Amino acid sequence: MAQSVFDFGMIGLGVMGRNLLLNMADHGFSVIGFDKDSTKTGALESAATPGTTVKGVAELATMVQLLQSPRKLMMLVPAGQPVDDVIESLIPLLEKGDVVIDGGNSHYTDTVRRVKYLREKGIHFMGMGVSGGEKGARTGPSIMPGGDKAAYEKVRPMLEAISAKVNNTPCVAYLGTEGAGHYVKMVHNGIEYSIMQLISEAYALLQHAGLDNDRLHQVFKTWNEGALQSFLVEITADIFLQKDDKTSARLVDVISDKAGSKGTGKWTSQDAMELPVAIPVIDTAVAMRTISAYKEERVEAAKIYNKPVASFNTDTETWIKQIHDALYFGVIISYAQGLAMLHQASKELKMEIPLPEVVKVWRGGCIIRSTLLEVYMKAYSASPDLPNILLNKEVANLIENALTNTRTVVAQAAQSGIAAAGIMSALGYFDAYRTERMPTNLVQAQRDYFGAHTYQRTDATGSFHTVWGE
Ligand SMILES: NC(=O)C1=CN([C@@H]2O[C@H](COP(=O)(O)OP(=O)(O)OC[C@H]3O[C@@H](n4cnc5c(N)ncnc54)[C@H](OP(=O)(O)O)[C@@H]3O)[C@@H](O)[C@H]2O)C=CC1
Ligand SMILES: O=C(CO)[C@H](O)[C@H](O)COP(=O)(O)O
Repeated sequence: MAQSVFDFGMIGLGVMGRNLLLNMADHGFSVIGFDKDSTKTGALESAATPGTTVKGVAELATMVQLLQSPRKLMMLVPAGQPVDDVIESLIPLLEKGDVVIDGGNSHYTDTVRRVKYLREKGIHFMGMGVSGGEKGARTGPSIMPGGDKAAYEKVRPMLEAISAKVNNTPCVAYLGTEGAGHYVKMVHNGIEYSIMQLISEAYALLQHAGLDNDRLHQVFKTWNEGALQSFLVEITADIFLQKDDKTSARLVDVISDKAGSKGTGKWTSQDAMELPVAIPVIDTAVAMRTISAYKEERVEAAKIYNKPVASFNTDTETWIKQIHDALYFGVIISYAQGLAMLHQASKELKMEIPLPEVVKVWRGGCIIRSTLLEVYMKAYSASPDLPNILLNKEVANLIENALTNTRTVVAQAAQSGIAAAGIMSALGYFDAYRTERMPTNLVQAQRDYFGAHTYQRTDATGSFHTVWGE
């Protein structure tokens, strides 16, 4: 048998697997990767930094044989059946005590099932979210592991070495039991959908005021130097400058408006409904991607409803500032909804998700990293069990400062007929959340009227039913 020399093994040498493995090698780990496609194993070796130990193989058994015991390996393959297929191929090759990590975007319920299945065989299984895309995987991603704590301790030094750092603190931490790592990554992606939707609405509102791509670049670049500093605002500024290879246009102008998705946003909405917890901005972001796919119907509807709309009176600089504040408001609410979901899920699903650690891990390396998360980190460090970040005083001040301009933008968008469902939803959620007595007493009355569903009273305990209308 060949000598077992490698520290870590990777299954799936696509975008994420290849780059994460090269990152490990850059940090001094000897690594080996498996992919059925030999062009990918070759690409892995040729992309390695000189002096690092990187090997690609086209046989899974060869890779497993060459790993030091207890073996540590990760798969970065598409979620769903491919993960189960890889697990089945690995089982006969592994020994008790080996550690297997699923670093893809698996649904947490699958991870819970797999943790149990492999535990019965003495194999440690960990579901782990990774965020940062291609570049992040190569240079320092945000890493969200959960599940088997003993397994985490075995791979912790390596994960800390390869992760992004903020003020020398690694953007990785143990985020809870069973499927918690993948649950946190799912909610991360829900927030990602939400912020991307809000940015696209800001883009539409700015375009309506006549800003061209160069001006849009400048606006987003300036925003990225202030309170809105974040990865998504930064890349948005870049996007407006990108030229198309085929035409003289800017690339953004020739990209189809049908948005794709792989499912994590939808899962976030579905799971929020199950808990239940209200995350309407994330729900709206998912819905807007869905509407975007109905292109032909939208074209028909545009013909029917394409009436002139009210024009703006506001001067452009004021409008830009108002949109800045509306976007900032929406971003605050997006994180608030995602984190409220994690708070509730942690209790309901008994996953013990530490919110201060989640925010710490999201501050660097991931797609939703932003300066705002520093404020959230302070808030959760002071009150780790905060049910909703909107109850924090510092966040309340940020909301208060952005609120008037948000209301103006929502009113102006509504009057002008510009679709801004995400910003509107953020404001609607906020106004409901801060309402001491909602009009839902009437909903209760209606439910009892037509279905004898009973209601509770404000002046007595217990359930009541009325024979209405008699
Ligand atoms: N791309 C991104 O920005 C991010 C992706 N993710 C997640 O990471 C995972 C991987 O994504 P990504 O790297 O982008 O995907 P890619 O499509 O680039 O790579 C997937 C790899 O998995 C391999 N593969 C597919 N099916 C099997 C199988 N049954 N057995 C063994 N290998 C298999 C493919 O091999 P081959 O093609 O040779 O058959 C390919 O090398 C996904 O879950 C994704 O959602 C997470 C964060 C960010
Ligand atoms: O996990 C990710 C980033 O964090 C992936 O890029 C994910 O695929 C994005 O989701 P979608 O394709 O649905 O937009």
